[in-house]
Amino acid sequence: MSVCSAYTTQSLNSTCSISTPAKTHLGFHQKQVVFYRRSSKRGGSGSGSGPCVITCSAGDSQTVVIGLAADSGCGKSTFMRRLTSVFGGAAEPPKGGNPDSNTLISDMTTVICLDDYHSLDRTGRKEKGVTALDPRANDFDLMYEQVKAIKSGVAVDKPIYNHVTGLLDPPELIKPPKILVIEGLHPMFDERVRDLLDFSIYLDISNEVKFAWKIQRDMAERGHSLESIRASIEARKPDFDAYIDPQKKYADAVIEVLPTQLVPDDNEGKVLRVRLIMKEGVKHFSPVYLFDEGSTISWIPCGRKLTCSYPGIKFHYGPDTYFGNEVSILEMDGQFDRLDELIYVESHLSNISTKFYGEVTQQMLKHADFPGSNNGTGLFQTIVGLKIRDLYEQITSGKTAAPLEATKA
Ligand SMILES: Nc1ncnc2c1ncn2[C@@H]1O[C@H](COP(=O)(O)OP(=O)(O)OP(=O)(O)O)[C@@H](O)[C@H]1O
Ligand SMILES: O=C(CO)[C@H](O)[C@H](O)COP(=O)(O)O
Repeated sequence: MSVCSAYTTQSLNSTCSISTPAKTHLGFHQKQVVFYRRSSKRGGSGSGSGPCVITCSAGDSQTVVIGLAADSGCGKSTFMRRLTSVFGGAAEPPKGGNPDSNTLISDMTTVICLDDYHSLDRTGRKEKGVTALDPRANDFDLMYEQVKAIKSGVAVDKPIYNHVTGLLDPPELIKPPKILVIEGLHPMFDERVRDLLDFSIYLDISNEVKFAWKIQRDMAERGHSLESIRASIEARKPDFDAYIDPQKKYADAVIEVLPTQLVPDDNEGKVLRVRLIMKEGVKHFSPVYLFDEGSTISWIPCGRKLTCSYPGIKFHYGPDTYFGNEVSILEMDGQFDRLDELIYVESHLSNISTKFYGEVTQQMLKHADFPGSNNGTGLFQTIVGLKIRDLYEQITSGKTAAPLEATKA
């Protein structure tokens, strides 16, 4: 049976036509490959055997590709929820699809989880004695082919790794969105995939904080023991150090999460010191700054306009180098007592790519229940979300310079 018969023009897009070419040039590993183009380049119609080409004339917008790398349990999902909220609309799994799909789709964005490119399922990894972090457990050729196809306006049948069963499920159709986010362990590992990214982010959670978050989630919410959490972190560490952590040198922005320096010897992981490390010279991205671009500034905003209980809040901003690259670093140590007062901090930040005065504060208040909303993780994730919106708008409108943020009150 032709793959085409599984799709109707109506189910895809009213401006699409379906055809089966004699030959496909996409070297996918799966037998049943479905892809479609936005602009009509291939002719032909009707169905037959072999892959199916769906040709669409709808729109000529391009897909902007964003990479988000982090270890498991390091806040990728929370970050994704903040990011998709900036673009508006709820992000949901594909309608009528596999209930265990890892994909989230909203009007503007599609977030795919790179776990779907595991080439070995749970049993396969166990038999071969490799972790999911090991490149040998992942299919980078397929990842590259499919991200490249989506970026150029072609839909793909992407595999699904089922975290409930530990098996690879039948694929799901991913149509080219306006913004594709590839999140997971390895978005910057393979040079070919890396080169497809318009912007990349690495969430760098220090071991102490990772441990504290894991305890909070896996012990409190999933009933794991302290020892099993420790053992799982230890077992992943060699591969994490070898294959995941080195990707941060390629990232355009790194959100580094460390224990606070405001409380001596703190190891609770509740108060955090968070650093937003922003590469200089990245196309369509101009780093955020505090007060005066390029200066080195320490700021304790606590006082008449910002309520701070112990241990207070401290900001730092300045130029630096990171893996040999020039960067600007904005740092926040401590946590907010009253989120509505964040407007005071926001009004001292520049280049935050807001569309109106107070947009950062509004976003933070909207998601006050998300983890990290009272500290630099939530603040910097929100700002990076706004910078990505700005980057998207610049790329699609063909501009190069970042527009100014909303006028300050
Ligand atoms: N900014 C934060 N502050 C405090 N805790 C956090 C923060 N971000 C995440 N966490 C904790 O880490 C847990 C995992 O977060 P999240 O689900 O966003 O991570 P993830 O990287 O998507 O995880 P996984 O890959 O395992 O699904 C949350 O349940 C929460 O306990
Ligand atoms: O690192 C991971 C996700 O980021 C997971 O450990 C990996 O995907 C394997 O999943 P599972 O433990 O459900 O088999």
